[in-house]
Amino acid sequence: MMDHDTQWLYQLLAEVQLERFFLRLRDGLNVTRIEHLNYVKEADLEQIGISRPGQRRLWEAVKSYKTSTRSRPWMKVFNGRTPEGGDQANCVGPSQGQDSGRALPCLIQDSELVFGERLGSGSFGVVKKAEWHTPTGRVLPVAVKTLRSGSSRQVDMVTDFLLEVSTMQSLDHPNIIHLYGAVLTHPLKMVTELASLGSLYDTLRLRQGIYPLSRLWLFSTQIAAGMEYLESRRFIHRDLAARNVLMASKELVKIGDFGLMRGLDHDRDHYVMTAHRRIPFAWCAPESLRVGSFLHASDVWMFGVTLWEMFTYCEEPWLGFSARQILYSIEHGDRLERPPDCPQEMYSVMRKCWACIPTDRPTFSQLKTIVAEAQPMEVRAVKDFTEPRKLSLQANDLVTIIEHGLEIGEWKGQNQRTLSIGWFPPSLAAPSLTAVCPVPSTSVISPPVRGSLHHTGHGDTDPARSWGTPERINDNGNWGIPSARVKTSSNLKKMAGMSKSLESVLGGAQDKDIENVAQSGQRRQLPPDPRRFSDAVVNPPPRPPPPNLKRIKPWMIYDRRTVNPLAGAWTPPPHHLQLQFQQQPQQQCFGSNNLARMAHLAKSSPQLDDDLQKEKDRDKERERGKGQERYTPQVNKVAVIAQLQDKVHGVTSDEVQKALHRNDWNPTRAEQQLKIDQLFYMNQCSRDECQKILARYNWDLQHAGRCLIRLVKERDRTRETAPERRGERV
Ligand SMILES: Nc1ncnc2c1ncn2[C@@H]1O[C@H](COP(=O)(O)OP(=O)(O)OP(=O)(O)O)[C@@H](O)[C@H]1O
Repeated sequence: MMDHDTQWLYQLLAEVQLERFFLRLRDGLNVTRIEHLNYVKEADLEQIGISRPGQRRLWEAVKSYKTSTRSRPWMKVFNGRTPEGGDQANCVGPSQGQDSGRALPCLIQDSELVFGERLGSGSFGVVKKAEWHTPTGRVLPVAVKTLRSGSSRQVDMVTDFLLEVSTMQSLDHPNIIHLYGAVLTHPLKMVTELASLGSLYDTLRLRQGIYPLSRLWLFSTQIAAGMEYLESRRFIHRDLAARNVLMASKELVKIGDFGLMRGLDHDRDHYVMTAHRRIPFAWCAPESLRVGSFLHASDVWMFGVTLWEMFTYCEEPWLGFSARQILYSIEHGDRLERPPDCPQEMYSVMRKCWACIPTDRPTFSQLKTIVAEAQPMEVRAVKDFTEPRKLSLQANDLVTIIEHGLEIGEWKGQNQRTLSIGWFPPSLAAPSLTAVCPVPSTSVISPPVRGSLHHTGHGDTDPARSWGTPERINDNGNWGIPSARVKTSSNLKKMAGMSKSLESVLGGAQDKDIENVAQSGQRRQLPPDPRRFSDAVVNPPPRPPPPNLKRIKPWMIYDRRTVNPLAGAWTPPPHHLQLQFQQQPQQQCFGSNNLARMAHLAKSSPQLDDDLQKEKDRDKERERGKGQERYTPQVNKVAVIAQLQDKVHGVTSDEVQKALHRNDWNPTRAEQQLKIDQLFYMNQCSRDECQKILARYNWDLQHAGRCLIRLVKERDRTRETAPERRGERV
């Protein structure tokens, strides 16, 4: 009856004359490994008949057993040491060190769980919905994460899994997923509170732009609150991202997934990765990318990226960039650009989180207030308003304001009733009584005081303050990386539209891939790593390769403003961006400033220099051409071109001119044609179909684009189920 694996238990019990309880412990309480005893409570032992003195003897025996087997990785987890070796010995989670007397999580029997549908899967294994029939007779909806078995990394995975259980057991906050307990039979299971609406990532990807912005702000306050709690407990999460934010209800989110979380000793303020571990590099702060250092401030940076994800409906940050390219860009002042639907106040919060120097970033306790104060302004429509390509309003509609200010004649907002986003005259807006933000009490809202709501741009704007320079990047940096964890199929699906794991993107193949895509103009085949992790040692990366056009273009391919990501074709940036760069060389935003990037990188790239020169020559010609109006002298051509460039993101002035020329300088028709072209470049449907979709969406390119992406997804799904229909158009 005694198997080899549980001999240790029998011996341990025999030493203290408790061997008669062997079967009850092994089969009744499912104790098959020494660390399972960490979860056994006094009541459990009483239940199987071990008396108080017997229990005391048992704990003594367990203690000496642990001392004699300290070298086991299993043991390290519960001895307060992390399994990553090196200096982690002094990274003690609060639950393990000073709080060792804390109540351990409930030991749950397999038989108490009734499993339901699969919720998802991660690196540990599958997560399923279940009902937990508690010993007290209650039935609780739960999520059960089951550790996958059979992996070659089983010991590491078990250790990580138990570390997560052990960490979670000490957490108690309304914005943190609650751990109910663990099942210690094989395979190990973790039982947590169920977030019935799944991950925020999945929700936002699904809704694609049709989501109340005011709720995104609310979620931001909740995530900040959860993170403040972790900060106050000296925990560093290290994996904050929309995929790890779970929705308990429509209006409540909780932080989940603590697989990478580490606690800090009181005498240390940071954690340094020394072993080969995966990190979600697109979310990482420069200090983490550079030397593997994680502080509370690194979580703050990740919080900024999580906000950015939320307001882009979970687009991929730094899409197409490798870790070292991201680091290079960040250190040269680039930041993720402001998402089109992001209220200006919230982007200002993101920029604060992205200060290059960690101490320049706010703490989470400061962020709680900062985010609360950044609540987007809400106004109420005073009357009905309908105009082509404008935000339609009915009297009394509440509008969440995205863009406002003295200098702009129209405001951009989201109609809370229809969730549409668009521009409208500010004279239609009256203060909303429900808005928390103070708004003037006059019937026509007076624009906010200039400056007070402007971006503070706390991203690093001063080259002298940058956190390292490319010159300091070590060419011999160790990015030689073991293979990434194998991801599950659900994660592969999540990967659509996302970047590669670190080792694959750093490899030569990746660069080739990108070049091929750039050259062929094909839709990019996206790589299978949903969470942008790598087993990277986060050592200083080698100096980025000297920029040249071939390497740069792929970076630009994924510029959301200037390029259609599906088409993979690069479109030169609008002319006005060049001016922006010349004026503010250190305030580039990824995605918004290709010409600036070109100029910046052209220093060492003759080919790029050529392109830049051509663009400048074209500007000069345009300048010379001013005043020689051939078509409609009464119309200010330059102004019309600029207006159209504003209306159709990503088009060059040349393209606009051509479109105007082809349409007899009728701006409306030219605009429509440019939009059809933009949609058509996605290579997914004919021009006629593009025109129909655009017309259906009131010529709103953004919405039409999303509709097309939805159609493409549906088509792909249909193809999966009906291969014979392959080849059909959208
Ligand atoms: N408590 C929960 N309630 C509802 N759904 C959950 C819960 N926990 C996890 N899920 C779902 O299961 C998926 C996988 O979760 P899990 O934490 O295992 O993986 P992950 O965060 O994607 O990856 P990893 O474990 O590698 O960090 C999540 O994306 C989410 O959709």
